[in-house]
Amino acid sequence: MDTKTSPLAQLNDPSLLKTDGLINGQWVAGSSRFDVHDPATGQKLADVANLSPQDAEAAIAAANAAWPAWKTKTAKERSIILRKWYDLLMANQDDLGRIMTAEQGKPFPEAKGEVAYGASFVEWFAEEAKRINGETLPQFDNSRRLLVLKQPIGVCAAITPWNFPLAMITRKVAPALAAGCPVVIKPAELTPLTALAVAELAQRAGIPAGVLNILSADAANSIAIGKVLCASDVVRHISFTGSTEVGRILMAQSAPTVKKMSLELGGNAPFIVFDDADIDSAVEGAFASKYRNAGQTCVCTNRFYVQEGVYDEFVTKFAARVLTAKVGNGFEAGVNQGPLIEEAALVKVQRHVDDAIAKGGQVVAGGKRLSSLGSGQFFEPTVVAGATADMLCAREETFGPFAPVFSFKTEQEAIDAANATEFGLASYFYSRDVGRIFRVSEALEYGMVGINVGILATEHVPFGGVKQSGLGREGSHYGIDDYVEIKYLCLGDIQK
Ligand SMILES: NC(=O)c1ccc[n+]([C@@H]2O[C@H](COP(=O)([O-])OP(=O)(O)OC[C@H]3O[C@@H](n4cnc5c(N)ncnc54)[C@H](O)[C@@H]3O)[C@@H](O)[C@H]2O)c1
Ligand SMILES: O=C[C@H](O)CS(=O)(=O)O
Repeated sequence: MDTKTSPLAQLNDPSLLKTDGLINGQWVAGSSRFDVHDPATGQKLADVANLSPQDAEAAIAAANAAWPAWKTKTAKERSIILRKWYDLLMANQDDLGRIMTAEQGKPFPEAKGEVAYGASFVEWFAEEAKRINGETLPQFDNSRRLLVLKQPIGVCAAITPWNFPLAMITRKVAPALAAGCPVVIKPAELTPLTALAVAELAQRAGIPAGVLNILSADAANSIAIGKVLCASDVVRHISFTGSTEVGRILMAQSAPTVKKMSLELGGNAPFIVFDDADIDSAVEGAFASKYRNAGQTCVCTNRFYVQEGVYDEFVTKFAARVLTAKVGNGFEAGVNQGPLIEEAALVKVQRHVDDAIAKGGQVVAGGKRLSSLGSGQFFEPTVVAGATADMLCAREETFGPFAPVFSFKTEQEAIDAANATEFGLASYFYSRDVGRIFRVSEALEYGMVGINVGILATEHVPFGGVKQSGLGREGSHYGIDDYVEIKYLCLGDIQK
């Protein structure tokens, strides 16, 4: 790390910069290292332990050994430790945000916002830990009593993406720990530093050795570690957030051991503007939904559908709003559009934009890569009007700052277009008509529907998708369900 210019040279607590993996409470250097870079500048930030399948086996064994003591703590004892972890995450919000902006690129205020969002899952499940209730059932025979217990499922594995390097970890780890399960985490190779800092704070909070383990690894070792986690009969649950393609691989690899799986996968969100919508509100919601994290979130709108009567007004106002965006290094004041995470992301966005133009789309804002800015990994926030269903952006997740705007005539046409995808994560629409709001909400084939809003996630709502966007729900009181097993007790001879 170039200590003179690296953003990580300005940490309030430099000891949060961890570069080794964590197994059984020990920082592990691994047999090789891999580099982590700043996507805004291309500068090397650190080299990190490249842990191996053998390290994964060791982490699974450590988690399994730590499980009995962790699950026999009382719910209150686990809750207190989780609350302490939450307090430490928030006390170190600036440093965690700085590490995140350095390795992921999102603007510093947005990164600090993610720290608070991710910490809120720890706060929420510190409380939920005390509400994992069983029940008694009416007996069918008076000599019997019937009970239901909820018990921790066992060793859990978490594999997480780069776009929310903190929140996607805590959204899995917090319910697991609350339920009494130990975890083995494999963070994204592009953003391991945030994950390791979060683990350091977990140790400081009193999470015992072996209960939380972090396997930092490069792309090749991530695949090999994934195979170990999937094949292990000790690992009873895998929670994965990432692409649908990888989700399918993990499901197939886990089939021989019949694991419970929580999958938060790809999206292709529609954003529908009806002619009875508040257009100014729709424009603000559209900007928030499309350009958060430079378009690199699973719930970012991928397709805008605008009813004919308000199409020109929406496109004009939306383009004007997009042109106010400021692109640059996430540490620069006023920047709200950071870099894309890697070269492949730029190539995909350019391919979608070029394809849309080639098929008749008209660029009304942005449209090109900013190759001379910093690392060259920046793309102008872009809006294309005249989008059509034959374009790549209609069926592929762009995962970048490109907004294609389609038009439609009737309500049913909009619903059919919105549902014409194998994905079903988030969806959005703007309308002031109460009948339409219920008709469209009930007809959209998505796990989540934003109505007159562009951002809908928070810790106490069930986050997740249908169809090929995933299985299960994260956050909310539903979020604990994947980390417990339900056991039925039938107690006889009560009359003796
Ligand atoms: N539904 C959600 O909540 C959600 C949230 C964030 C991202 N995503 C999706 O994730 C994708 C972008 O994130 P990404 O590029 O990190 O996804 P990705 O699937 O490429 O990688 C996600 C994680 O899986 C690991 N991985 C990749 N291949 C693997 C394999 N064969 N075995 C084991 N691990 C493997 C990676 O190292 C990383 O840690 C987008 O499709 C986005 O929609 C979904
Ligand atoms: O993209 C990943 C996140 O799940 C998006 S959100 O912050 O939870 O809405």
